[in-house]
Amino acid sequence: MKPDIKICGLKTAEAIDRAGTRGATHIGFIFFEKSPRYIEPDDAARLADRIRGRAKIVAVVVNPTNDDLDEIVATLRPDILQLHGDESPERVLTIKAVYGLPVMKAFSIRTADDLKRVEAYIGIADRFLFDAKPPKGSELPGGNGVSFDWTLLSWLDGTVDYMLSGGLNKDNIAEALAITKAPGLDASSGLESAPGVKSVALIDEFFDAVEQACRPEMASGS
Ligand SMILES: O=C(O)c1ccccc1N[C@@H]1O[C@H](COP(=O)(O)O)[C@@H](O)[C@H]1O
Repeated sequence: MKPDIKICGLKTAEAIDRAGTRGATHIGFIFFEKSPRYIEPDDAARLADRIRGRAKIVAVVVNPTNDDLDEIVATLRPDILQLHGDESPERVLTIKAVYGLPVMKAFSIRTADDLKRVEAYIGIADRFLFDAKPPKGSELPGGNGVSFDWTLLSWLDGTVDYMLSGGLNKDNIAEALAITKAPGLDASSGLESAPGVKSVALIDEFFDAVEQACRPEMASGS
């Protein structure tokens, strides 16, 4: 099946427009201040309006307070909240109830045990996102450009809906898809010419590589 494709950490009209033209199903904005991809909510809202209705707008937040979410939700009007911190199942339920938005809960994966934490969120989070554990010393919970052992995902029950993320780029996406058959892909720093700077050439090459890897499915439109 053709995977959903989320392009994350966008900060320019040029990059948003190219991701949209190439068929991104999701566009992510980063609201984590230490990130080179951080964007102010009103700037994100202006960019989101270029693609709203054609791709889902995702707000990426890390252990957000209600005040953080109040501002982001009111200003950006996202379709989905990506919780990329240590939010508990109870906190996910509260956020869903207060904001009435679907939640994609991110998990950092290094070992099979890391995947076991997902169980507590089944029926609570609307979708999962599996990213690599940050390298030692990194200040970023995501966007580190590192991958995990994709074969670990074979432990998942086939009903778990998720996006694969962590260091995805034009050179490894075919192998990632062959191993995981992931229903969704999320790429960020692998499409950058410098931290926080998306490259339209790398965006193009990423979509080319996904299309090549999915050719039989895409040709039949399934
Ligand atoms: O991109 C960031 O800077 C970031 C900061 C805080 C939380 C999440 C962040 N990004 C997410 O990380 C993954 C993987 O990114 P990469 O492809 O390895 O660069 C992706 O889900 C982003 O949404």
